[in-house]
Amino acid sequence: MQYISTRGAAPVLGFDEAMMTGLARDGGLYVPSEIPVMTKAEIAALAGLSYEDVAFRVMRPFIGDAFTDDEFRRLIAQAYAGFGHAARAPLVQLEANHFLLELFHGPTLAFKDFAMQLIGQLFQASLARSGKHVTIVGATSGDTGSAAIEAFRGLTGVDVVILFPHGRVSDVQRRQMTTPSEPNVHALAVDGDFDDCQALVKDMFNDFAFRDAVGLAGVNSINWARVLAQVVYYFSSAVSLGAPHRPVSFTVPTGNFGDVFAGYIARQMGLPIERLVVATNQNDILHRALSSGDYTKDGVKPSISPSMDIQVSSNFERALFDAYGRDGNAVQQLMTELKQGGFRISQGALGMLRETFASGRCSEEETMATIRATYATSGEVLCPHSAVAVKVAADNLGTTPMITLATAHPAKFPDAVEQAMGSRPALPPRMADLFDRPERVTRIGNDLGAIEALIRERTGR
Ligand SMILES: Cc1ncc(COP(=O)(O)O)c(C=O)c1O
Ligand SMILES: N[C@@H](CCOP(=O)(O)O)C(=O)O
Repeated sequence: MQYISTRGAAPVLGFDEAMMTGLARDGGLYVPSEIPVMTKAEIAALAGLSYEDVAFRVMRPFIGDAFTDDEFRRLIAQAYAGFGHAARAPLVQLEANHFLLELFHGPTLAFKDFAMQLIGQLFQASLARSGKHVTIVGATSGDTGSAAIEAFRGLTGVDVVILFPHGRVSDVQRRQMTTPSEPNVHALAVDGDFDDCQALVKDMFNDFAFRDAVGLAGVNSINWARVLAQVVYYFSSAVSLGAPHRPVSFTVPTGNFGDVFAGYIARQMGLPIERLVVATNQNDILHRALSSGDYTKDGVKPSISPSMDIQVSSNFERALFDAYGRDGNAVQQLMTELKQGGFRISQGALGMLRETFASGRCSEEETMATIRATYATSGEVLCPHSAVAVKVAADNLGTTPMITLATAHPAKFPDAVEQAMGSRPALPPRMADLFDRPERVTRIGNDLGAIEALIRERTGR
C-alpha cells in the first residue's frame, strides 16, 4: 500500500513512513493511493466479532508489510485493553431509528483515544526498530492533546509537545494536559485560538531545518494513521445494525473533519452508508461550504462545544482532493486561496461532495436544549459536542437507521452540562483527584520562532 500527498509533490511513502512523517513535505496530507474494498461477504463476516478483530480486518489492507499479522494483532489488543467498556464502542438506542455510538470509554474520555492509543503502540514498535528519537508536536482544542499525552507519556525516544489555545479549553481538558508529571510531556498554552495552534504546527513541519533537527512527528488527524483507526467503529456499529444487508447513516460532530472523513473512507471501502451528516456548532464554515460552496473564514467564535471551535478544517483537504479528481495542483491552489481568506468550491466538486455529505448547524441554545431533552427522553447525558450532533441528526432522520457519534464524556464539560440540566456529571473514580494534582504549563505567545526555540531547548536538539 502506497501513500500520496494531496498536493501531489511529496515523496510517495509506505504506511510506516507516512505515519512517522505526519504532514507531507509539500504541505499536503497523505492518503492511500487507492482504497481497498471489502466485499459484502467480508463485511457480513464482521458480525459478532470483538472490536479488536474487526479492527484487524478493517485496517490490515492499509498497513502493507509495516507490521506482521501477529504483531499488528498484539498492538491492537494492547491499545484497547484499557478501555472501560467491553464493547469498546457501545451503541445505545435513543429513538426508534436513532442510535448513539458512545466513543468516550477510553482513558481520556473522548473518541481520540481510539486512534491515539493505537498510534502510541505503533509508534513504539516502529521506534524500537529504528532506534530513532521523535518530537511529537500537536495542536489541540482540548481532546487530541490529552489523548496524545496519555498515549505517549513516559515513553523513551519520544517528546510530546502540545499547543492549546489559552483559556479556550475546559478545565478538565486543561488539567488532563497539564498534570502529567513525566518529563517528556510539555503543555504550551498559546495566546490564540485553535486555528493559530494548528497553523503553528503546520509551519513547523514546513520549516525543514527545524523539522529534521528535532525529528518532528505529528499525531493530529493530518496523520493518516489517526483517520484509519477511526474507520473501524463505522464498521463495528453499522454491522451491529444489519450492514451490509441494511444501509445506515451517520451524523458526526465535526471540527477538523477527521472523524467524518474516516466515515467517508468506510463508505469507499464498501460499507453501505447512505449519508454522512456533518454537524457543526456556531462555527459553521463546513455547513456553509457544503450547502453553498462558500469556504470563507470569518473568525472563530468561542462556544460551549469548544473542541469544535475551528475554521481551518485540516481534513477537508483530503475530501477536496477526491472531489477535484485527485488533482494536487488544484488543491494547492485552493489552500493558497484559503490562506488569503477562503475559496469557492467548483460546482462539479460540490456535487461530488454532496453525493456523500449532508450538513447542519446547531446554535448554543439548541445545544443546551438538546442536552436537556435527550436526558428527559432517554436518560442519556450528552456532552455539548454530542448534543450538537444529536440535534442535527434529529433534523435529518429518515427511514434509514441513523447512528450519531457521541465523541466525549459529559464530565469533560461539566459547566456546559450543568448550565443545561442543573446538575454536574461526575468524573470516573480514577480521575477523582484531577483537580488536586499540580499543574505544569508554559504560557507562550503566538510566535513560531519562540515556540521552536522552546522546543529545541526542552528536547536538547
Ligand atoms: C469531543 C469532540 N467532538 C468532535 C470533534 C470534532 O472531530 P473532528 O475534528 O475529527 O471533526 C472533536 C475534535 O476533534 C472533539 O474533541
Ligand atoms: N478537536 C480537536 C482538534 C484537533 O483535531 P485533530 O483531530 O486533527 O487532532 C481537539 O480536541 O484537539
